[in-house]
Amino acid sequence: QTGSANTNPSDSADDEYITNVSIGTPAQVLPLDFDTGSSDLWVFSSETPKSSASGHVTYSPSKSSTAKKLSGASWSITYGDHSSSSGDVYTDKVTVGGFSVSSQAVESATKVSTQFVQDTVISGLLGLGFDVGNTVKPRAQKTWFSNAANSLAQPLFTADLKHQQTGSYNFGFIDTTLAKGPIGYTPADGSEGYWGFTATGYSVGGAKLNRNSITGIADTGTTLLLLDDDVVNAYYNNVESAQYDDSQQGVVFDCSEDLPSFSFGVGGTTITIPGSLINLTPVSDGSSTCFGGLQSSADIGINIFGDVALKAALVVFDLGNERLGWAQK
Ligand SMILES: Cc1ccc(-c2noc([C@H]3C[C@@H](O)CN3)n2)cc1F
Repeated sequence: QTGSANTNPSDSADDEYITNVSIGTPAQVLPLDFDTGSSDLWVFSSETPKSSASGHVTYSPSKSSTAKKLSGASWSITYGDHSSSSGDVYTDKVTVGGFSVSSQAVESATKVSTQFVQDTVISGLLGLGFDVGNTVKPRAQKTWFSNAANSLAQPLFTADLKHQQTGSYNFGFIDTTLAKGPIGYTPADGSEGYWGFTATGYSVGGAKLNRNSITGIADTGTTLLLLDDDVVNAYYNNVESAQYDDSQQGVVFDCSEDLPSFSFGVGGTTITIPGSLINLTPVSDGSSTCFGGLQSSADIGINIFGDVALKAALVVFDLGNERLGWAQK
């Protein structure tokens, strides 16, 4: 068995990717943010304060004949940008891309932080990280993919995120036609809950890869490519107008710049992010100053290969072999 779901950028800056998920009987369809950097499936619900839920599609367990309260269970999560949510837990049927898990922990939000309240295009997150990262207490719950893995043709999923176009999350199979190059595989470290890996080197503007390894995570829930300052500086030293903008909290440059590409080695292959994908968006509507898709990870303490990097590749999240595959697109 397999599953295949379309995913769409939430806005003109590809800030997030939205994937529709069916929950309950009859199906309640919610737009969720699939996040390989976390391991909770949580939703805006009938239990979310009305003022917070305004404008969001919500899940009502009371309207689902297959919903069951997970007695005594609660959850609470904080994301990299300090946004947070918490609540209680139901189990219900959850279908993604035509594949159903009959009893999935659906975490219902009784509290959500302002970032989520304001982000009305999504109704929650579907974590695709490792189960060890799940926050439900007193007993951690499995992710949707973990519950599905043993019934899928292969215990893996792929992410094919695109700039301003519809992409896909495929479960249980690899559609190699989505890639232009071979898939390079490298071990994945799931011990912290996310998909950790090491790139073997990098280069700017098509130069030869150096041998400076970069250890980080493959995170569909993060918009940017966040790397060490020395890498970020090596890149923007090639961009005449680049400068750090305090108010924007990042490097900005003239939108007219012809940005160099950024490449990294992984699993014996090279992934090249075209410069165009590193020009993320004008800092404000109509501005001729643009915000960089590559920024510093110094304040986070971990390197994050977010959507800016993932958009250049077909990425295989192979749970069965605890490995990540990257193929140029
Ligand atoms: C409003 C909002 C805030 C944060 C996030 C969010 N989702 O995934 C992540 C990254 C960071 C790390 O926590 C795990 N993956 N961040 C989504 C939102 F819609």
